This record gives sequence, C-alpha cells and structure tokens, in this order.
Amino acid sequence: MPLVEVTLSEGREPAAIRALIHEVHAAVERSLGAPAQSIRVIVREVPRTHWAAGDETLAERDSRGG
Ligand SMILES: O=C(O)C/C=C/C(=O)C(=O)O
Repeated sequence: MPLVEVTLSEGREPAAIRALIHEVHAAVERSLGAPAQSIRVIVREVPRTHWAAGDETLAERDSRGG
C-alpha cells in the first residue's frame, strides 16, 4: 500500500490541495503500477506560526513582507 505524505504550511485553497492529491495519486499509480484503491495520499497543513526556518516563523516572515 503506497502512502505519500505531503506537509504544507496552511493557507492554500482547498481546490489546490485537491488538485495536488490528484496529481500525487496519478504519479504513484503511473510510476509504480499500484492499484488505485491501494494508494494513500495524506496532506498535512502546519500553521505558519508553527513552522520556522532560521529561527523565524513563516508568519513572522509574512509580517515583514519577506
Ligand atoms: O510553502 C510551504 O507550504 C512551506 C514553505 C516553507 C518555507 O518557505 C521554508 O521552509 O523556508
């Protein structure tokens, strides 16, 4: 059972996330030949206040216009 997990920061439109799921599913099906019903795609969204790069959260980066 192939399982692909994608971690994103919060803020994308639901339709964009749904499109991502579709594309990841299709890539796994095509590349591995896995049966469609066996494929799992999990998208996790992390609040931008809970994701830091270089000790600056993405929310802080947003605030300073970075
Ligand atoms: O685009 C996202 O969902 C996550 C972005 C992360 C960064 O920009 C970073 O880690 O620097």
